[in-house]
Amino acid sequence: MKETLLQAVEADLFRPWYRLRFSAVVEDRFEADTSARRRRHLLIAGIVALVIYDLYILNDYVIRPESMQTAAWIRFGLMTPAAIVALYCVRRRLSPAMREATMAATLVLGMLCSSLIFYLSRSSYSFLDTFSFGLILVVGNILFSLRFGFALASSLLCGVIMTAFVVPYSYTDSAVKINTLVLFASSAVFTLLANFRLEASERQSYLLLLREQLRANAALHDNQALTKISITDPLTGVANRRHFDTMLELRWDEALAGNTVLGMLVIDIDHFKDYNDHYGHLKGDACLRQVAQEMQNHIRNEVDLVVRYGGEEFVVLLPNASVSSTMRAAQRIRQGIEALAIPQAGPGVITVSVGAAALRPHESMEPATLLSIADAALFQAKRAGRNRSVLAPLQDGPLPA
Ligand SMILES: Nc1nc2c(ncn2[C@@H]2O[C@H](COP(=O)(O)OP(=O)(O)OP(=O)(O)O)[C@@H](O)[C@H]2O)c(=O)[nH]1
Repeated sequence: MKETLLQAVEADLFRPWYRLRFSAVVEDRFEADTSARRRRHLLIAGIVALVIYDLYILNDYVIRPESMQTAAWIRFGLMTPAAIVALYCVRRRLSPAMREATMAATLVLGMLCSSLIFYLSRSSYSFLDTFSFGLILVVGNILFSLRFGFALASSLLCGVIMTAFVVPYSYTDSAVKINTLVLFASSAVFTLLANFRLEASERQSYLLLLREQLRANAALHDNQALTKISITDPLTGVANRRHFDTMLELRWDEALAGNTVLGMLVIDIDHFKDYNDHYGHLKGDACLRQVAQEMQNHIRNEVDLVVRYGGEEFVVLLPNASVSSTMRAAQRIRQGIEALAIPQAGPGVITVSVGAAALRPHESMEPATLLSIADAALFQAKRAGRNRSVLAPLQDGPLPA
């Protein structure tokens, strides 16, 4: 899935310059990543635009004192409530298209209101207002930065509305009307070009950032996979000896710092040579996997560690243990493996011998001490007839049970 997204991002980076939208999968991600920020931007920009729009009442007062009341009604009775409803809707998580359409429609309504105020005024200065019509385009195309399709549509609609009011207006001569139309058209072209550039660069920066993010995630994922491979025994899937060496040091230091007991089991399959010779190496491998899995079933997940120490010998590391819990783990594992009932070469089934040790580390000891006393206990278990667990003699006096 991530691979597909990365490929789609890379393909989108080379899309034709005139295509703003991304492929569907990237467009969805773009919306998901940017919609909250865009909503916030539109809300703030919308409020600023509305406040300034309303402040133009002062302009009305200067230019057309005779129709102040009409202007006030249009600004405060029509435009302001409509804009507030629109902003409220934008805040309520509209779909991307509805969000842009709502803002574009508000803008067109602003144009309609301004044209009405202008048209209903008989003041000889009213035509001056036409020079500020271009500001509406600045608001939509630059301040709101409407998505280009919506910017284009709203600019065209505003142009039509403005023309429909300016052309038949009888209190202004043709020169002013032509000037107004030319000024508006050129404002539309400039602001639309700027709008296109803004959206194009916003989208391009987003793509580059997303590509870096996805690449970094992929690299992290590969690293984690490599780390897992480097600490895992490929045959059985349990930890390998390299990981054991690291973890033994770590757990030893933790036990030393926390004054806790560290337990260890050294487990060896009995007469495995006979099994191998009789069934062959492949069956021997399968047996090793089964035995390792069974060990995993009897330990505390995320706490204890099963390790393939080498050949048919395993080690289990038991942090925060006690003598009795170490011995109980040894018995559970030994009995569990016997219960697998894997037929041995001769009579009977596959069994294991276990050497168990548990001690409270102190500064004078090395971590290897624990391993060597557990190993010595394993030797005892083998000597005593196999298929049994032997606990190493207690180190440095009695340990808590
Ligand atoms: N199939 C398989 N066999 C292995 C692997 N590693 C070690 N062995 C075999 O494990 C056997 C170990 O035999 P020994 O060390 O003689 O011990 P044992 O026969 O288990 O006898 P005791 O430990 O004394 O009970 C040998 O036959 C090795 O070839 C492995 O990765 N796969």
